[in-house]
Amino acid sequence: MMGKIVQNLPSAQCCQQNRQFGSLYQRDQCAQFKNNLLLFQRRKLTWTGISTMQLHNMSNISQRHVNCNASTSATAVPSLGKVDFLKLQNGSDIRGVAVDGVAGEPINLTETVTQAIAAAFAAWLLDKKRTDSSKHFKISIGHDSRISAQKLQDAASRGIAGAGFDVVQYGLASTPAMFNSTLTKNENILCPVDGAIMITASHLPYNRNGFKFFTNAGGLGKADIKDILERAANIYNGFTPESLKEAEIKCSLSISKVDYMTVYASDLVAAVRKASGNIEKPLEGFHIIVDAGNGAGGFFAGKVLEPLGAITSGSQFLEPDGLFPNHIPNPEDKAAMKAITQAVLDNKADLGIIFDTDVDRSAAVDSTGREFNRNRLIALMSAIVLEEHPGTTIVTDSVTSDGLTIFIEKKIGGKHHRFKRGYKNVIDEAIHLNSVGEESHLAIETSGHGALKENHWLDDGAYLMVKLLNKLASARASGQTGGSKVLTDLVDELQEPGVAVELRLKIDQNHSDLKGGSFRDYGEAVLKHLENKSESDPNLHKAPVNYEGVRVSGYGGWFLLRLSLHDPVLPLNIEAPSNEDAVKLGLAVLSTVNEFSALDVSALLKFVQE
Ligand SMILES: O=P(O)(O)OC[C@H]1O[C@H](O)[C@H](O)[C@@H](O)[C@@H]1O
Repeated sequence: MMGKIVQNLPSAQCCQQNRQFGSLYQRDQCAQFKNNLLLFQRRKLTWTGISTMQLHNMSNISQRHVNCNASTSATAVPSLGKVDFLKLQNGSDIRGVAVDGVAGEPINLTETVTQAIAAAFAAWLLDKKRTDSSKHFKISIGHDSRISAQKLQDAASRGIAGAGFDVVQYGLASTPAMFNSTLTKNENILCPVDGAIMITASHLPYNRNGFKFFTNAGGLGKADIKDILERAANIYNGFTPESLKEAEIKCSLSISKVDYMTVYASDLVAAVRKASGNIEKPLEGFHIIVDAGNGAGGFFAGKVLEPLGAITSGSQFLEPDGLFPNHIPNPEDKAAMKAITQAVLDNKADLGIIFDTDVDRSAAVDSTGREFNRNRLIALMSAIVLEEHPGTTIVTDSVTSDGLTIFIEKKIGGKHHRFKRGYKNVIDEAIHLNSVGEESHLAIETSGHGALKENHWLDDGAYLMVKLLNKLASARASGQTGGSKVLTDLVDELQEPGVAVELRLKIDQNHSDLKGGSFRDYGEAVLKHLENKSESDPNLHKAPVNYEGVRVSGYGGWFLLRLSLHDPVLPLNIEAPSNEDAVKLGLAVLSTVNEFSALDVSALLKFVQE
């Protein structure tokens, strides 16, 4: 399969005139032009209207000497400020501030830092894949719609090229597509690549950015990210004007550009066609609306749904805009869900689909405006997967409801393995269960992250939606009518709590009550105390199996208090049949955690008083 040429040459020519070393590390004078051009290219990509077939007939790779937008000189040395690389770690991702303008948030993800991180990934990869030293390594780079995407892509390219690897730039891309590029076997598009970098900060504000890394074994874990950041710190400290100049020259010789998203999208199209019994347009007559929140998911309307025959009018915020002017691209965000729900109702559509910025998370809305997100999305996906794999284990995060367990285990014949929060934790646990003989085909979080065994455990919001489309298409093929009702009916028996809240209790890291210890230790002490107190309360019962925090049932509902994966925060989830019951659970927590003066319990106090 082939994709479309994406070129960025005018920007390169423009920037060739600006080769003062300092400008690279301050402000790229061509940035405005590049951003405009990039937007234009992206819009063209989204709105081009060129069919997948036509694209297949076009050349797919462009390999030319491209300026990497570095402006180095051996005489001027940029002042490489001190950087605490390890502070950029966010679990299994790297995150930082890449754009100035938000008070109190100085840039720490500079171009030079990015160059060092990309070079460190290359070095890490070389160590991991040492088996074939004669091989020439390739790394693909893609990015979401953030305004800092272009400059970080250029800097990462210099880092990779400087390490002696080839760079394959995809431009606007989704996180799952980047992982997929390590698996795709097609030399015409330089695949598989040895490693992939996605430049994204998911749903975080416009000034942030970051990186996710992949090999064909999946996304890198926490320990690998730490290793890469330690290597990056050394590389950064060793940068000289000469080495930076050399990286720039190598970069101009080793970049190829591939329109991989066209390839990836046509794979999704092929999957739906196959599931429908090889019907060319299995979604003909369905009206499906996409809300991409101005992230990278706009391709799904034009390149997936339309080739399958669906009507997509009324789709919104498909155009990439890194300032996210409409709503946060996040299916967990209430305003975002409201926006897609309204669009479905206004357009009398059959289904609505919403993605986060980099398309590894998704949610849907049926024709009546009922949201398929959080527990309901998990229930729906479980029902679909259990039809295909009866009895299989569904691995979820820790904040899933008791109603979901009853649904999976009593209504649709599966096993619910409620594990920890964090998409990587959930996926790794499913892989682990399979390795010890417990069959699992789905790992999914309430956040909208989900991965299937059949899809290489790739954490892919677009693929989750493809599974829903398959269901619609096969229902249509078997003569059923009724739009998205076939999906709604699948989760009919899911018991919903009367009240479901998440309150996030902040730990003040500078508070004297921490006695110089870490917020993690402090949080653990709070949890231990809550566990002990709960055990002595006859109205409360500790969950017999629990992998994270303190989960307790009582008053017909449950609560879970745990440490956030990233922040100095103890998130508290409460679900109960009524507000009165939820308040009783809240009070049980409050009476215990109140003793910890560094914990901000105001949100909980407000909840129990309302
Ligand atoms: O622990 P929390 O602060 O609630 O954050 C937990 C969430 O963090 C990130 O967003 C991860 O991508 C999610 O997989 C995870 O669920």
